[in-house]
Amino acid sequence: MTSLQMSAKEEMVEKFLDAAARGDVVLVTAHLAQLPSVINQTGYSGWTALMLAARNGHYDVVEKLLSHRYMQFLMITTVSASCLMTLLYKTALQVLNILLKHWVKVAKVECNLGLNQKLKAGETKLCRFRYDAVKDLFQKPATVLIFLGVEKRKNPSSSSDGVREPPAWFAIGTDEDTVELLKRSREKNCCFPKSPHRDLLKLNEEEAGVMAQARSVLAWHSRYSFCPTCGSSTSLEEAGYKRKCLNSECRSQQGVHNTCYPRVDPVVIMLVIHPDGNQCLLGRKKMFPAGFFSCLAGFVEPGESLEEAVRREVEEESGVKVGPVHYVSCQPWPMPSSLMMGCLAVAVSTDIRVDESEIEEAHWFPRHLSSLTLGKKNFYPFSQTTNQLIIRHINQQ
Ligand SMILES: NC(=O)C1=CN([C@@H]2O[C@H](COP(=O)(O)OP(=O)(O)OC[C@H]3O[C@@H](n4cnc5c(N)ncnc54)[C@H](O)[C@@H]3O)[C@@H](O)[C@H]2O)C=CC1
Ligand SMILES: [Mg+2]
Ligand SMILES: [Mg+2]
Ligand SMILES: [Mg+2]
Ligand SMILES: [Zn+2]
Repeated sequence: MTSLQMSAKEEMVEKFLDAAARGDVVLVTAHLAQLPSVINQTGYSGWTALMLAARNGHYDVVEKLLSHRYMQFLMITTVSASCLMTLLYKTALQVLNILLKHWVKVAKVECNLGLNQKLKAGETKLCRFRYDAVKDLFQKPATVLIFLGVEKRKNPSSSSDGVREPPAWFAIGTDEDTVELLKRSREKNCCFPKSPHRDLLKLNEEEAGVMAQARSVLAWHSRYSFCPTCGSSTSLEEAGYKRKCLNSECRSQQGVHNTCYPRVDPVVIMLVIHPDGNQCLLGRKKMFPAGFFSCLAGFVEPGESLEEAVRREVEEESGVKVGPVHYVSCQPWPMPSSLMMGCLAVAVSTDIRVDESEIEEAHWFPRHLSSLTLGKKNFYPFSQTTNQLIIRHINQQ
């Protein structure tokens, strides 16, 4: 379309959007002064100035737009989840951080404190908090706010709450009194999980994912208050996914900044199969409930492959030597930050000699032993990965 075919207003909108996309903050400011409502316009591309500036990484323009009073109105009424999506796809976390800072001031968002709610026997759900109920916490220096993501809705227009855009999820780390906090939720019967290991398993897959992400990142913040390299103070960045050292001389600022990001600890969890193919090796730690056995597991050590870690851990804990190792599936295990990688391994020796500091007992269990059958009383549902390994073994006749 040429400028002759556009109205004067349309032309101004396109010029404004073009300035935002190029990062021309002076021109953006001039247009806003002349016609403030231009900030909400999408133009022919269907993109707003905020989306264009964010996609192209023009942080000064993003700041300018977000601090404008008309933009705040836009964010309350139409809620910019689609803008957040765009940012996530482009992984422009710095923009997301700016957006988050402004957005939490004005938008109607749901916040999650990692609590659960007992609905009826056996059913556990995360307990939701509305923005208004927790916004005072954002002013407190001890509060950590992290962005978890935007909820996926298969059919956004069918939502019953009248909000077309899907809600964004946040987690808050706070040292407020927990009993008092729970009263702020509109949901009834909220409580903190007594046993995160077990309660996590009662959540559905999506909610367990939300909880795992929140738990791991918040646990990291609570354990890494200062720079691990030089001990200086740090600032929270990238929507809660980075702690940057405030000492400009710090070595953590050079090379790979991996001490600044939340840690993930690789763990191998393995079902060791007897050379006869019909038995598997299970062990129990002292802390397990009486009578319960599970797969052996251990942290991967620096410089090791998964296969090497499996062979070392099995030999350390049970004395059994392992040959072939096959990866099967994995699962985040937010206690606080493991990634458990499940493997099937074939033993090349059978004598068991447990390391009592790690394992109380270990035995070869025949394939058909009823206590291993899923859903039966004696099977302790440690993890989905454990279940999958055992199912795989049971089915491999
Ligand atoms: N059946 C299941 O689903 C099981 C799951 N697990 C999980 O797997 C993970 C590892 O299993 P473990 O037998 O405890 O490991 P492990 O056999 O390597 O022994 C744990 C010890 O390793 C040391 N260690 C080395 N690297 C570590 C790191 N990055 N973080 C913490 N400690 C480290 C510590 O001294 C710790 O006490 C745990 O998170 C545990 O909860 C453990 C056993 C069974
Ligand atoms: Mg172990
Ligand atoms: Mg071990
Ligand atoms: Mg170990
Ligand atoms: Zn430092």
